[in-house]
Amino acid sequence: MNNTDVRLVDTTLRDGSHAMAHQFTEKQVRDTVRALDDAGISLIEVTHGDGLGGSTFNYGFSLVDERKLIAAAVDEAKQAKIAVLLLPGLGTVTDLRAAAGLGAGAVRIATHCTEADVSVQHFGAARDLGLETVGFLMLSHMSAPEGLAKQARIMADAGCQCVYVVDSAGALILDDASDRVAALVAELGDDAQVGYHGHQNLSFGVANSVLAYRAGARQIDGSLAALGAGAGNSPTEVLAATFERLGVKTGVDKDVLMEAAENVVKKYLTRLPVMDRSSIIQGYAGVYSSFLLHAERAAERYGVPAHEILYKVGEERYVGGQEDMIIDIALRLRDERAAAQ
Ligand SMILES: CC[C@H](O)CC(=O)C(=O)O
Ligand SMILES: [Mn+2]
Repeated sequence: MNNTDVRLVDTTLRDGSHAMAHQFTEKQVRDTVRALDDAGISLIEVTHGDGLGGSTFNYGFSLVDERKLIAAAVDEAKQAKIAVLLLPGLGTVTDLRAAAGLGAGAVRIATHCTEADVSVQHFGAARDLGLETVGFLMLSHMSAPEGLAKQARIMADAGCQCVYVVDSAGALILDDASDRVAALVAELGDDAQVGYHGHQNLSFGVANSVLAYRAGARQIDGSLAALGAGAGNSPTEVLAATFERLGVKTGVDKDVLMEAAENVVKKYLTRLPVMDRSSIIQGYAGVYSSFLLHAERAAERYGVPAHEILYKVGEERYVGGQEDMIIDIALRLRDERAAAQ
């Protein structure tokens, strides 16, 4: 990091893929990368919302092959590195090699917050490929700080250079976020950095990011116009403006980011992420943000409210990969309603 206090990482073109139902075009990717690159963002994530290999029946098919989008992003970026997301078990080392071959310079390897051990092989492969490595401990609210720190240690020992507290459900409120970040910082010391990835379901994305920075996080995620799963991510342009007001150096140009949010992303997004009844319940009940569209589709199909489906998903403590089981809950709710009539 050159003369900056914290690195802002942009995930519009990966987490935003959930909100776009994975329908990004090559032009949208090129325009967004160009704007982020001009603003000085140094790491831009581009992949299917569920990572390499995510374009499937269970997660939703991409409009354009992610490899084409990654290549286009690499082609547009003058200074920024392009990162890809990989969920072990969905994306493979073969996918990772292909992404590196297309010019991706970093990989973010994501596991459930108690399952870091499944990432060990992938971190090894990533380091062999010369990639910058980042670990994502998803649904971090499901683990207490000490347990999360032990999982972060597994990733760091496997070759991960920055482990993220990932608030996939937008469920962490203030100290919940900073206590987890502090636990990882204490555990990792100089062995790896700590990062923070927020969602806005309960509206704490930016506030949690500031507290995460104060607790020692040195990489913070955002998305332009908040484009991301659930109620969206912490908006990159708001993070930039907030850190500037706090005197925290990010090395990015907030005005270029605001222009990009208004005149690039808001021009093409198909749904503006909002805190509505469904996404608020996701934060309240601790539900993976990317389940929102799956629940809305099941709600439409089986005639039950999406927020009720999501509330049950939270009670059942579903984790990533259980998208198809949302239909089971919708069917159960439909049958219960029919029986009650
Ligand atoms: C499916 C991967 C997931 O969207 C990663 C992420 O951004 C999160 O857990 O919040
Ligand atoms: Mn996310």
